[in-house]
Amino acid sequence: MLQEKLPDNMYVGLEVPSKPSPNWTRFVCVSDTHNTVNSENFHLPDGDILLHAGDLTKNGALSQIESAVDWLKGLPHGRKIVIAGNHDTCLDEPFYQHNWRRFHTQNQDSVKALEVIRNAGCGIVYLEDESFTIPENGYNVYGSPYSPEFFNWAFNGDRGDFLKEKWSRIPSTTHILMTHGPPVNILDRVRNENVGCVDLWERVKEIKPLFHVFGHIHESYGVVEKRWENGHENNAKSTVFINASSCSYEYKPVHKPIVFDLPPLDSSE
Ligand SMILES: Nc1nc2c(ncn2[C@@H]2O[C@H](COP(=O)(O)O)[C@@H](O)[C@H]2O)c(=O)[nH]1
Ligand SMILES: [Mn+2]
Ligand SMILES: [Mn+2]
Repeated sequence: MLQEKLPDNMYVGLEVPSKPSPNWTRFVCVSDTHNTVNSENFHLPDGDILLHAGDLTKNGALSQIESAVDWLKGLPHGRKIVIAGNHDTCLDEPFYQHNWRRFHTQNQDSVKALEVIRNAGCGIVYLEDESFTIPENGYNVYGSPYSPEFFNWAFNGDRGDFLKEKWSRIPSTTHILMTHGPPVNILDRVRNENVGCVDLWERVKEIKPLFHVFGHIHESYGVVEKRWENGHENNAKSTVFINASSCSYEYKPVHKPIVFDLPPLDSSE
């Protein structure tokens, strides 16, 4: 669901105008690429920072992680901020050690998979329940791979206390939040059900980040802006929610990347 009119300085797809000023930062959002990036249908616009909200792979085999990381390394974006999703099984080491037989005929080297993505270089920043401050513009990004339990895949967490604790770690100073799954009632529709996380929504309401980028629910790809009433002076007046799932319900890369531009943090532009 794309809003009829996108918020200012936001675009969808490849045909995007130049940034308002060279000192602004262009963010390009994608998610749920599931190793489909070599398909003819998959293209990304240029930008300063790529945000990838998880499900890089089909089922998290080491070769699939390596292939996704090779793709990220070759992109022109100066930084690529990435989280895992429930399909990136090998990156959830304790989960993988108990469950690898469900996904692979051979136990993959999950320690190596984590090294491959954490030590990739080429501007790749892998976040697992942690923050990163973008040196060029001062924005704080927080990333978490967790999503509510659904058939016991990687980084699944029980709704309630487990996920509440995960979300309590998101600093209130977060400007750009990246989670694999959506908060409840926002771009989280599966057939006639809203399957997003209630506890994530409660935390997002407290933090009021400028942007919340996620994926996971492929068929609810889109952008929604929520205006906050009675916002605290340090919080944003609105949050733009982006479900950046590239793949469709059928795992075909049909949805276009979503782009937003931000001025330097302390600028009045
Ligand atoms: N009813 C629910 N459906 C869900 C949930 N989480 C995911 N899904 C469905 O699966 C696809 C793909 O997700 P993926 O992680 O396998 O790539 C998604 O688009 C939904 O249709 C859930 O919690 N409840
Ligand atoms: Mn997915
Ligand atoms: Mn997923």
